[in-house]
Amino acid sequence: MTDGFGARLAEVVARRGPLCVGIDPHAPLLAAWGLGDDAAGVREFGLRVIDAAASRIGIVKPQISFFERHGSAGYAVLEELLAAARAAGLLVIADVKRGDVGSTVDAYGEAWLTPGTPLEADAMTAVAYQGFGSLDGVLARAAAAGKGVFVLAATSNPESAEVQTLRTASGETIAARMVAHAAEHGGNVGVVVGGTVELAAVGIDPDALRAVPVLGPGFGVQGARLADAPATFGAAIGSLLPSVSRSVLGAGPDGIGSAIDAAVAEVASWQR
Ligand SMILES: O=c1ccn([C@@H]2O[C@H](COP(=O)(O)O)[C@@H](O)[C@H]2O)c(=O)[nH]1
Repeated sequence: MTDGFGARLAEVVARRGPLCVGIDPHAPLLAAWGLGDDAAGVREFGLRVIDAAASRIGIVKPQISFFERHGSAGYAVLEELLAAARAAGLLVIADVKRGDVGSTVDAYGEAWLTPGTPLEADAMTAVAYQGFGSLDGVLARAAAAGKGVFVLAATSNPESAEVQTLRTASGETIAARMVAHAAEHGGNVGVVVGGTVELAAVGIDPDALRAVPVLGPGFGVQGARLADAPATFGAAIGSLLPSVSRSVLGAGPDGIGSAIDAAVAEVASWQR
């Protein structure tokens, strides 16, 4: 029987810690790394990040937009990097934020979560703006393959409150509703909650987050501090997978290892 994603994730976190490093080849970062803003530059950047990550952490998160900028060549590089990350023993969360009518989003699940496909990852991010039920097919597909899905709940960007703090007919916020739906999946479906978010302001009870993996971007350049995460997430700190991209990638090819080490040390100091 295939292990569930929650169990696979717990095993990685126990062995390598919860820190997730983004593979975000922004154009300015490529320039700072002395690489071209093209598919070859993105490939070199990605391979170096994977190399630095492999001996230090357990989870990486490629951001698809920075590959899509380079068209089919970017996708070919992403396929290579996904395979390289897997071969290095890293768990890969594809940050693709997919959502659509169910029959269409299911095809996204097929692309990203099916063993043996060119874009296979361990988990993908998804958006339930079309209703949580629109993700049923992809969640079933993920469960069958031991893969994970992280559904946006309370995102790290300052504009998010306009939508995510709206209240449903039963009085909970949309963000809290996403958490409640994810919790129905026994730890195999996670949510995205930014490190910049004040949980009370978005109507999320930290206790509710204890039942789900929480992918937490927003640390570093977006303003959240890893040191503040225990206060921000409270009882849910044990669920958090803090994610950092530019704050470590900005250290450059020679500094990224030390930057990841510093983030790992910060996270290890938490009482989880
Ligand atoms: O709420 C969200 C969801 C996803 N992201 C993604 O995480 C990284 C953050 O990058 P930094 O350089 O650490 O700011 C990026 O890929 C975003 O698309 C997010 O920021 N917030």
